[in-house]
Amino acid sequence: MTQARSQQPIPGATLARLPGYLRVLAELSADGTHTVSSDQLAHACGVHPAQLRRDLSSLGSYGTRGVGYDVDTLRAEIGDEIGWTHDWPVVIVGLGNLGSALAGHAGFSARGFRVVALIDADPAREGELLHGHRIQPMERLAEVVALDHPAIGVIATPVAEAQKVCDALVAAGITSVLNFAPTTLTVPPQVTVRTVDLGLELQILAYHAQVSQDPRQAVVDPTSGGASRASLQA
Ligand SMILES: NC(=O)c1ccc[n+]([C@@H]2O[C@H](COP(=O)([O-])OP(=O)(O)OC[C@H]3O[C@@H](n4cnc5c(N)ncnc54)[C@H](O)[C@@H]3O)[C@@H](O)[C@H]2O)c1
Repeated sequence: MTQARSQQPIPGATLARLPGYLRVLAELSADGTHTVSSDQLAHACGVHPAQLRRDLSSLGSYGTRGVGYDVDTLRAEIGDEIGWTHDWPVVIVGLGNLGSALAGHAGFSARGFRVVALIDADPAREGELLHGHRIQPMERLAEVVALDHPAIGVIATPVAEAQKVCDALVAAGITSVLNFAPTTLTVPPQVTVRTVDLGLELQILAYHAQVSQDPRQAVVDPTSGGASRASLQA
């Protein structure tokens, strides 16, 4: 059962869990499962059932008592609510090791993120065909944004260039930035930045590995609160 959607913004912690719910629901759907109880879904997602019910009720999805959730309906509701059923054009800036891999990553398009443009400052890369797109120079960024209307800018440049690139994306009209450079970016309030810091994730794992070897070293983990953490800057 679905009730009127809340107009409240989805809390950040809930938002961070929704991709996991969607992934499991997609697997259930692919297996031909039509309904799932909150306990089953929570178990498969690795969260507490009460947490899952709270998350889904904040989207207006309550399931049916004794039956559970309709898998495809819940998928559509979650995807629709957070915009993942839309087509999201993406521009990638920085086509080195990481940017090139991202440009060819099929998993993005499967989730509705379509790469529409590739930008790199290296003059030697200009015009290079990569995964169906010609790499364009930074000077063309504003033009590319005006033409292809990317909703999201991905930064895959060295740290030293990331703020400059971010400023250029924002000046061109981009308000959502996915930043892979391990640095904190400064943006105006209307711009959302998510920074994926793989080194940070490894450091967190290293801490847990250390504690599992010697539990006496356990301290309150200031980073606890979710299985997958990308730092939310805005
Ligand atoms: N490669 C990885 O596995 C990996 C993993 C985690 C994080 N990162 C981070 O991702 C970023 C990119 O890493 P990489 O290994 O792909 O680097 P890379 O050196 O292979 O590629 C960087 C690319 O950015 C371009 N570039 C530099 N300055 C630019 C500018 N001002 N405007 C536009 N393009 C510019 C370069 O020409 C180059 O093509 C780094 O910040 C790195 O720390 C990389």
